[in-house]
Amino acid sequence: METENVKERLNSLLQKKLSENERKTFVLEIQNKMDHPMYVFTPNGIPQESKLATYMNRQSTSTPVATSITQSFAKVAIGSPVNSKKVTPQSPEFVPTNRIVGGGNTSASPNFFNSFPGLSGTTSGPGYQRTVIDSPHSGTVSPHLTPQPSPPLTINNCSPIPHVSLEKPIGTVAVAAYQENVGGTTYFYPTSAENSVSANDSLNSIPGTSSITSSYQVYPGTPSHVTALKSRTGSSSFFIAEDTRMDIYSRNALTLIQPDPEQFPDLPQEVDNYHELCPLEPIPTNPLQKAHLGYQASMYKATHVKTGTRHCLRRIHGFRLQNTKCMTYVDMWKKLIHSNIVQLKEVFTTKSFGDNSMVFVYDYHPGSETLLTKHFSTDPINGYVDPFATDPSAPRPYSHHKNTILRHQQNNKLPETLIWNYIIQLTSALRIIHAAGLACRSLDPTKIIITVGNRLRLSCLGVMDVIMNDTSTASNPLALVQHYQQEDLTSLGKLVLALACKSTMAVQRENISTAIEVVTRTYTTDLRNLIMYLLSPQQRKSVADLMPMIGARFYIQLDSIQSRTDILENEVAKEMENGRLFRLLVKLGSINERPEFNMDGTWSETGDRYMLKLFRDYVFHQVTEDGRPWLDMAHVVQCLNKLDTGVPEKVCLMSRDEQSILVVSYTELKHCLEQSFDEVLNASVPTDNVT
Ligand SMILES: Nc1ncnc2c1ncn2[C@@H]1O[C@H](COP(=O)(O)OP(=O)(O)OP(=O)(O)O)[C@@H](O)[C@H]1O
Repeated sequence: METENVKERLNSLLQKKLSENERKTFVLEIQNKMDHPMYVFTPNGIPQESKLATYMNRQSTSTPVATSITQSFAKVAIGSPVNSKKVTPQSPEFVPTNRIVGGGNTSASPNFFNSFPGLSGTTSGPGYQRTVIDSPHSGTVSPHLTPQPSPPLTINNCSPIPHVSLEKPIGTVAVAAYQENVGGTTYFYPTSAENSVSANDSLNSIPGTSSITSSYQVYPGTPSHVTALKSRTGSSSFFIAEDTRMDIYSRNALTLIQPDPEQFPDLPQEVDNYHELCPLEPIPTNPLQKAHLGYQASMYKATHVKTGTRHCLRRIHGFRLQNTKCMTYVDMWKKLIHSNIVQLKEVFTTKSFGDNSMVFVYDYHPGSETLLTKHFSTDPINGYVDPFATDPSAPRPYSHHKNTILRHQQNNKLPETLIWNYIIQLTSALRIIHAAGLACRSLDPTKIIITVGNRLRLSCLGVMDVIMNDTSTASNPLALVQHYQQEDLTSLGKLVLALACKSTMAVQRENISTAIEVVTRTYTTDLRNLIMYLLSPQQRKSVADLMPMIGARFYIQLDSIQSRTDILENEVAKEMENGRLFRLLVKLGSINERPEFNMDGTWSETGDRYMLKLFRDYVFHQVTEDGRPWLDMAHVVQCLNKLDTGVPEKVCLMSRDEQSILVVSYTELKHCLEQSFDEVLNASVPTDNVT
């Protein structure tokens, strides 16, 4: 009867919507008369045979103190003190440090009573008895036994979950609180000095400023400058952007792809230090199919046996190296690192393919396609028609043919900004190649690869130097290199002309004047002048001369790259948070529900692990009053973030039989997690891949 009475009072108190004023003076007065006859209680009120007792009895220095709900709540009150008595630090009782206390200090943390109404929905049943464990550490309490409104999780213009705590981390806070007893009810409140010290500590965390920092790590939302950029590219989310995700997925899949052994029975298992060969193009079978100066060539993706990194192997079939002088150039190429070139890693000869092959090893860039297939694909399904090839034999007057080309080109032309973008990237690569005393010698649409974001890379560097071996045998190698550098610039002029006309035939001698005319009509004079300069045979050209022609377009390129960097950095920031939480979940998952540990079948259900189990329920398994799952990502993220940092804030956990409520700080939970995971880790089979 008495028990029913107290239960009803507790329910009505907890359900009650309190005004600010009531909150200040709210007093929980529940008499200590609720002992359940079924349980034998220890002096701290915990049934000895309960899992809770295993937590309380564990060897820990910071064990929270358990009291029956009647003992504990009867003492907790917020209101004006009458009699004062100093409470020692680390008091076992609940001390609401951030509450409004007599003098009017305002709380900066979630209010215990505000967030408590859900509790009432789970407190039914005859013989009801709850035990409350109070962590000895001071801190705010945020019991969420049933759903509470989630913290805001909006991406833009709003911080998702930052809880601002004025408290010092546990261990550094000396809890000084006053305690009063009024008519059997004990009142606790912190000294104002303590509060101000804590707050000031936080305020001082940013030198010279008066700001308060979050007590735990949290993703603060998309920065506004990125929001503006992203509105052009798509919606925001707490996970990586869809286009970037798909892009990375497909590149990962390509990196991991393996060939069907039945389709490629002749592929060697291992070539020098590489295995897992996978052809990147059909292997040429026709000996007349010559790619590099009379030699057949084929490309493979391969994995380095020692490092496991993927590389791109360019194999020159049936090639015998006559002398090794050209290796000087190989060494020079190997040193060249630039964002617009595919770096040469090494060169070796091999008989693994059943012939004498020369293999050039490069970085592998999954998902690349050549500039030829991107813009000049002769594949009829792409609908590409070369304007210069439209019925060239037709007996039409020249002007008619030219008009057809113009019409076609105007309908299909590449945006000029894209062409300048390519020019900037290619000249950037040529600049460092020429500065290193080398020449590209393969500035051809088939030897330039393009990846996401219109990134160009020169993909066949060093091959000509080895195959031709002419620079090492020449009487004046320097003059020869300079000659090849001039050829590079002419090749660049042809490439730009081809892109502007969307035709590789535009650069044929008989088409050049028509092609230049087409460019003059459809693009700016600057582009035309650049092409004319590069194709002029008389003058000695240099990449440096191209810079003023590019002019302010450098700034456009720089702006676009920096904007992309901002967007990607924000993606990293999100995934950094997700990665951190993932690691935390791995720890929790390794502990929760572990069926057995060191021959102990109850390990995951007892001691520190019991607390973690209840916390897991609290984070993931909450239900609404009518028993439906309550899923709220913001709640999950907030709880995990607080656990990760181990903030002093308290949380109310409920046993599954709803007979015990545990008020425990995140500091304590973090301690439980670390202790328990260390136990698992120490007993585990050693690998390099833990944590
Ligand atoms: N470093 C690289 N990483 C990934 N893929 C590459 C790399 N270099 C080239 N590729 C891809 O390999 C394929 C073959 O490249 P290759 O340079 O042989 O072009 P190609 O058009 O076949 O020229 P050729 O007719 O002269 O052989 C192309 O699809 C290209 O995108």
